[in-house]
Amino acid sequence: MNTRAGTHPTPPDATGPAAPALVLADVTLEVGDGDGKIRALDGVSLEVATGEFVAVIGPSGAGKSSLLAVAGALAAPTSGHVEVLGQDLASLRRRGQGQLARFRRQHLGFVFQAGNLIPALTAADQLRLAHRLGRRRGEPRGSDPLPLLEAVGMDHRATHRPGQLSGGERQRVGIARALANAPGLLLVDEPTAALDRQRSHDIVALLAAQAREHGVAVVMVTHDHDILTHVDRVTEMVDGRLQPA
Ligand SMILES: Nc1ncnc2c1ncn2[C@@H]1O[C@H](COP(=O)(O)OP(=O)(O)OP(=O)(O)O)[C@@H](O)[C@H]1O
Repeated sequence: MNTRAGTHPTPPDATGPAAPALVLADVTLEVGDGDGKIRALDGVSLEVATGEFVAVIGPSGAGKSSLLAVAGALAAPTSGHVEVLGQDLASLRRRGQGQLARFRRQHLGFVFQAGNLIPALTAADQLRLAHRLGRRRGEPRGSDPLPLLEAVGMDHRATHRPGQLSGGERQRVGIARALANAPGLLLVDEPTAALDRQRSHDIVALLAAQAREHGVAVVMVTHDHDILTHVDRVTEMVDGRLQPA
């Protein structure tokens, strides 16, 4: 069953190794200013292959969300090189914030704690809006959100608004929405924070299936060590630096 709403932007090359979905090379990110300046990322290097599912663990304040922000083109690194799906983000940034935002909408998916859904929209409309905003040139206007909602087990709640859904259900809709434009890279921040053990496993199994079946690279920040059985690789962040866990 094809549960994707669009076409994968960088299909895995059957004849040779595909370019990594994410490359961070010696990335530093300084935040705050003056005496309060903090090095949130300190010489971070990471490569994530197409279809690979990587978890980033580490103590509070270690720099995990900063890593997602830099990988997701939401923050410009102070130094170092970031490449997403073969695209150098610094050169895209030089072409303007509009280019960067378009790239984000078209090629990246974000999943945050508790889904971050728009309160007034039904589950189906959350996906329709994401698709409309991230539509690539030449792509058809309309998109049927039901197959993706079905893939996350939420088609029976298509007409419900976030206030009518449980935490786990909202998270599922958030994942479906993040997949609405068939992203090559999915950035996920604490997806199980509001969920019980069984639902946490279900959500992370869903992410793993996206990686395996559709070649989506997934980088997931988590404090939840129970769910690490689903991922391909675990890396730990301590004081802004990455190390194998
Ligand atoms: N805008 C900012 N201004 C000042 N300091 C910041 C800013 N953003 C992050 N920091 C600091 O940078 C460091 C890394 O923060 P980050 O949010 O990336 O950590 P984290 O590992 O995601 O933490 P948590 O697990 O608590 O979410 C922390 O010391 C944080 O206080």
